[in-house]
Amino acid sequence: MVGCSGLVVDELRLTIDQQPILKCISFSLPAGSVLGVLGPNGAGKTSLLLALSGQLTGQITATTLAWQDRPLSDYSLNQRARRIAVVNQLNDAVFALSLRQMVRMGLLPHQSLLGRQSAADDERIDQALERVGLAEKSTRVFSTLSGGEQQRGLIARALVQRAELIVLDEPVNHLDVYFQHDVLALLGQLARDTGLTVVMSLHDLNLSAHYCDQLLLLENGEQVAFGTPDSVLVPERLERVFRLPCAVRRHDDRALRVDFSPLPLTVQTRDKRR
Ligand SMILES: Nc1ncnc2c1ncn2[C@@H]1O[C@H](COP(=O)(O)OP(=O)(O)OP(=O)(O)O)[C@@H](O)[C@H]1O
Repeated sequence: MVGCSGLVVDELRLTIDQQPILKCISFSLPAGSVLGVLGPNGAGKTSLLLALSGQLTGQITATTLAWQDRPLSDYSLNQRARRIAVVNQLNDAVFALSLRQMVRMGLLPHQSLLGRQSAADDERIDQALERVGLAEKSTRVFSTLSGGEQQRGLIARALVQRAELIVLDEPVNHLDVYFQHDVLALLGQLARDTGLTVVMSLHDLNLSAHYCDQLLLLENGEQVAFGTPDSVLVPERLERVFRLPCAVRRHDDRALRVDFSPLPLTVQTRDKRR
């Protein structure tokens, strides 16, 4: 899985119904890194993830949009499906499957129509379930798993897929604090151990500071900043983008800690009345 050049994005633009949704996004991410995409509601995070995972090819223009030195548009659908795993919102069809059946879907890009599942495929599924700590739950109906277990199941599917790049839209949404850390730690560990490249949108700036190597901050479809958490999470910038007073501190030489102050009650009350 270890690659050399990773993801390169240069002057990416997305227009829908003549409205600019993404305006000149440029960054590059080495393989094996974890990127957090940040920004307020409507900033363009999901749109960017869709563009990067090849789900919006008709509507985007870019000077460069390449994975592993090759333009994304040069990959066939099947080649893309093998290399890039997408963890979007869950759909109902997936919920009716057992965990094992859902994870098995990761094999699809590697199988011909008449192809049979081999013992090696079974072993790959077992290993993936083991890796995400769900070996004991493989026969459970997917919908009966907890939110954190479902997220880890989707990551297991990406492992079975042998994806090089995994794109996740708010992977810790709706998870409790433990599973937020559990899922993000797992993704970070996979990046370090296997060279998996992770691109995900996050709303929690503290989690992003702790678990991401690089951050991309968007606002109104524009790139506000890209770089390490230290360089992106600057109080003045965060105050402007998120419209709240903000302090950034460092905890015991570890990750940064971002604290937003609540709005004064009078302002909240006035806004609600509008
Ligand atoms: N298919 C579409 N047609 C029209 N506008 C769209 C479409 N998809 C996205 N948009 C608009 O593009 C902007 C960015 O949306 P997007 O969902 O990418 O933001 P986001 O940062 O993921 O937001 P959130 O944090 O609320 O999920 C929004 O103004 C949204 O209304």
